Amino acid sequence: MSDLKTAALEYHAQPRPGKLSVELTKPTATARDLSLAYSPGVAEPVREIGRDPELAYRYTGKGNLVAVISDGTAILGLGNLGPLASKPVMEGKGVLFKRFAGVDVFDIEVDAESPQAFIDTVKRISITFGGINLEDIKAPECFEIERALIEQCDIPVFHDDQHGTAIVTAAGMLNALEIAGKRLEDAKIVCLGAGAAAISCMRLLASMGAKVENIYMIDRQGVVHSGRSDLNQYKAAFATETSKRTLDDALEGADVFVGLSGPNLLSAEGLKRMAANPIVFACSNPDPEITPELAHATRDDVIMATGRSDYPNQVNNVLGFPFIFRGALDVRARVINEEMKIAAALALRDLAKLPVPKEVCAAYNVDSLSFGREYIIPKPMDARLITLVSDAVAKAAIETGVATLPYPANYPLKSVDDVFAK
Ligand SMILES: NC(=O)C1=CN([C@@H]2O[C@H](COP(=O)(O)OP(=O)(O)OC[C@H]3O[C@@H](n4cnc5c(N)ncnc54)[C@H](OP(=O)(O)O)[C@@H]3O)[C@@H](O)[C@H]2O)C=CC1
Ligand SMILES: CC(=O)C(=O)O
Ligand SMILES: [Mg+2]
Repeated sequence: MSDLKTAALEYHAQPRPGKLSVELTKPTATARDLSLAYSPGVAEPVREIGRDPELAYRYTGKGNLVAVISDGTAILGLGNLGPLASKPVMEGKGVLFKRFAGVDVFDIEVDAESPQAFIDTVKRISITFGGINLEDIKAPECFEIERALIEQCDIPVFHDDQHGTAIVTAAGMLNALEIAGKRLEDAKIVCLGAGAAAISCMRLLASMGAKVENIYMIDRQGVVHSGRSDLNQYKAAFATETSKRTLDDALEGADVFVGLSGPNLLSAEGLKRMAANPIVFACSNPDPEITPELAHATRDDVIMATGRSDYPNQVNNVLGFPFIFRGALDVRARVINEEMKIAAALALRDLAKLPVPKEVCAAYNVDSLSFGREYIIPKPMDARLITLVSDAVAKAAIETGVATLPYPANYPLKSVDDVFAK
């Protein structure tokens, strides 16, 4: 077994199985404490919530609790391994929510026989939570599942592989293009993958200025073009009038490659076809479409990012979902709308241009980090993410009228320890 494999299995197994547990937030030392926590005292908040459901936010953990829910149909880039196999990833998302934004998580793996059964299950349990993070659900089913749940639930429902990925990709892309001396409006973009993450990333880039006719989306059948009759409605929105048919055709002269597909699908020969200063976001997890080693050995002008934490430029939705939900929960937003997503992307883009504190460099074992080819996007360990991204999201929710609480008194948060500060 490789070192990483052994270490990863050991990490998950020892000293106790899994990565999360439930913690108590109130005293339980005395009989009096127990009579408050449970019978008879617990009847009082029950009566209050029965009278006014909004009081669940005052008397229970609902307002800080997010469900991370999967059906296991697209686990990272590993494919459809079923709901139970998705549990380590869902627990992992819980770890990140808690570590970076103080959000409590129940991970829920649903064994659903159909998208409708999944929707019905999630809808029925949704009242427990302040928000729902859908995860690793394959396209095209994910689009209808998310749409239906947004419509049926009065709390934010957010498919992270779509929007979290799009927000972080857009932030990194704006910076990478600036460094390459290119404009989003002119960029020729190749997107390998036409699923949940790819469709949403291209939609967001298009809404921020990329031209749909400059985007070549590619699935297992090749280029998504207007002559194809096998496209679902989501892919069809990106069908271009073109004679290009293969990934290699599309890469000819391309400025940008975004990989949201699977491992080792971009070859050195393909990369050589791209324009000067090519931007390569090989975001498939755990194994990217091309390794940074091969990309840098092939071209010395490449601006390279992956979804992994062990290389520079980690374009991964970990930079988004903890802070986006933090901001949304703190103003009790009913939804996470486009304005909130764009606010998050711009906050991430701008943070990468600020001087990086010594503690962040130390966490990554480097002497310094500064805006440039090897640092186009903030690091997940940067404590300023909760300050800036959550603040931008909360403000956007207020400005667009989807917040039900005013700007919080403890904002902008200085750190995760500030979350429950009065
Ligand atoms: N870095 C990050 O933050 C994130 C990375 N990802 C990564 O993106 C990838 C896709 O995830 P997601 O969108 O959720 O999954 P989906 O199942 O929704 O989509 C997968 C897409 O990849 C395409 N694909 C797979 N293999 C190939 C191939 N050999 N050639 C061309 N296209 C291929 C599929 O094509 P077809 O439509 O023909 O089946 C499909 O369009 C995963 O590797 C995942 O780890 C996802 C979210 C976040
Ligand atoms: C990062 C992530 O959500 C994924 O690869 O699916
Ligand atoms: Mg995912």
